Amino acid sequence: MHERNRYKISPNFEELARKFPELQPFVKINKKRNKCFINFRDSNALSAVTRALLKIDFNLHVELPMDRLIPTVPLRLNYIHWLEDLIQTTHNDDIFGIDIGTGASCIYPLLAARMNGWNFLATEVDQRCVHYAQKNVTINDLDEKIKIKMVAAQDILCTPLRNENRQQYDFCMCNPPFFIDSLDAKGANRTSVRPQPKSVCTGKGSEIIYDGGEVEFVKCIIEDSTQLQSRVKCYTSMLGKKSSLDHVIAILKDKNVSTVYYTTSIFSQGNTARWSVAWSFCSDLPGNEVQHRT
Ligand SMILES: C[S@@+](CC[C@H](N)C(=O)[O-])C[C@H]1O[C@@H](n2cnc3c(N)ncnc32)[C@H](O)[C@@H]1O
Repeated sequence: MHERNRYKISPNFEELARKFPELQPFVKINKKRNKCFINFRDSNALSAVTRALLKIDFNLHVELPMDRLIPTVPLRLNYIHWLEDLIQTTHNDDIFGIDIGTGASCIYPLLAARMNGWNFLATEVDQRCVHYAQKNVTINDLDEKIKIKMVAAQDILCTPLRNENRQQYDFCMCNPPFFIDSLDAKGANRTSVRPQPKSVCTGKGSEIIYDGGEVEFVKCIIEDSTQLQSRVKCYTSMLGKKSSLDHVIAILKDKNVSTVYYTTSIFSQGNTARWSVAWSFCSDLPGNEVQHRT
């Protein structure tokens, strides 16, 4: 967990439920340990916790369809704090980022806009996700900061940026569809290096599955980045499997982006670990000193 992550200490669910009554039915008591707990494998409970944390801690009212991915807030917050370190800024209204595959929640842009005043172009391929993402932006009065753009599946970064007037973006971020196929999504390919997550995954189809998995998706971002170069100052992605990191770094080298800087970081929360990778074609990236050169 990032040192600035406010959930380094687990939230007090009993207290949270007092402030957000919809959470009440999901707060259970472990009598032996005299402790409250939530069953994160229950999608209704996960949805209630996510909405409660976003509302109480960030004043964000978010609608989450039950047939789309329900994000966990602490893990998403880690990525934002890591980005803050990378671009060496927190609150700054002049920062413009891109969220590739924002999901129905639109969680990264909403959190970063609310916390840091950052602006976003958020892309999404799924019509239902686009509908909810737009709704979530509007009900939180963030239309001036977050633009939602529907894109086609083969369009990752170059095409979505084609008609945009902005000359340079500070970063792009992505939590890519992570499974290779439906068997992978059901856990058939799960290995001991990636233990079963504690929370339920409600994501469906193209939301979580991409032909070739997350490595192939990030490869597309890398390919687009070689064309876009410094139009985006810092390209980043989260990865769900440790093995993907080596593949992605190999692709970066293979694409001959030898002057690119990369950095890796582990976001972990309970049983869930995530890895991150960043690369840049700009030599003046503020966070360079914390990075490794390829
Ligand atoms: C794992 S989900 C992440 C959702 C959200 N960012 C989060 O962290 O909860 C990946 C998202 O990428 C979207 N997606 C898939 N292909 C895409 C593409 N080519 N461009 C934009 N979004 C895409 C999916 O529909 C899905 O919503």
